[in-house]
Amino acid sequence: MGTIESTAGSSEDKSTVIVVEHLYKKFGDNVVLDDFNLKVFTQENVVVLGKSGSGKSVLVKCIVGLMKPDSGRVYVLGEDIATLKEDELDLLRTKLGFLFQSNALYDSMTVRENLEFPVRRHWEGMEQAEIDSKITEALENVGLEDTIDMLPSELSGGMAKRIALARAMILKPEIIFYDEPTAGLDPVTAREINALILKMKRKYHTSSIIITHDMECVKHTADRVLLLLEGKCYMEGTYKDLEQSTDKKIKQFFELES
Ligand SMILES: Nc1ncnc2c1ncn2[C@@H]1O[C@H](COP(=O)(O)OP(=O)(O)OP(=O)(O)O)[C@@H](O)[C@H]1O
Repeated sequence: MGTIESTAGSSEDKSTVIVVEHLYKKFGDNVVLDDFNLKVFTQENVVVLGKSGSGKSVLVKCIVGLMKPDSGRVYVLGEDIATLKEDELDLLRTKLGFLFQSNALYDSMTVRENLEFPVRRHWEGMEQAEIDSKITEALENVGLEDTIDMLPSELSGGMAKRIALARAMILKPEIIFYDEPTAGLDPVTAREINALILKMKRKYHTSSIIITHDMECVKHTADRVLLLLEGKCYMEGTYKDLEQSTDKKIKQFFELES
């Protein structure tokens, strides 16, 4: 199992949870990642901003070991992903949480069962009382204790997103991947989700990669933003840096909003 020392470099005293170095990935002639580099520091929310088809999903798949890059290195929590065996990858993934754009809730299961599922799989033999207390905490976090016996089909889009977030957080992951967390939500609900993303970070000290092109989401959740364009990191900075940029390609993201 290959490891790197989890530090950000000599000038900074912050540890990294994800390091992506010189990542290349192409499909036929379609070069999707072209020497892409990224670092995520502990307790940091990094937004990867990019247009549809720019390679955001490919990047996340390479980071979590679901896709093999053509070259380059990916370190997650100090582990070199390429050197991990399947069972080691599975173990590492238990420290990662995912909020999918589709929510990926099990339709035939109640909210309670959806939340119980990862807990039982991860902690075989856990006492029911302890499982119940984890479920209660997860639901309290997103303010939806009353939905415990409901089916996903009975939830609104915003409620389903909250339950999916509760499930993503129930194992207290060290890193959480948010895929378009506000897509398809009305502005008020989207704002509530953004607030929950911040709350989770503050409460559980989680680090995050947030994939989005919603500039309101960027504004409220990002400690740092990376703009993925033509396979490369076109710009890196804060939301303010982006907002103040006069670069045409960056301004486009703000124009999409209006
Ligand atoms: N398994 C695959 N085989 C071939 N091409 C792929 C594969 N996966 C992704 N691609 C291509 O890689 C490019 C980037 O896709 P990706 O899904 O990462 O984009 P994205 O930025 O996540 O887009 P969106 O915001 O629409 O989800 C696209 O051109 C896509 O067609």
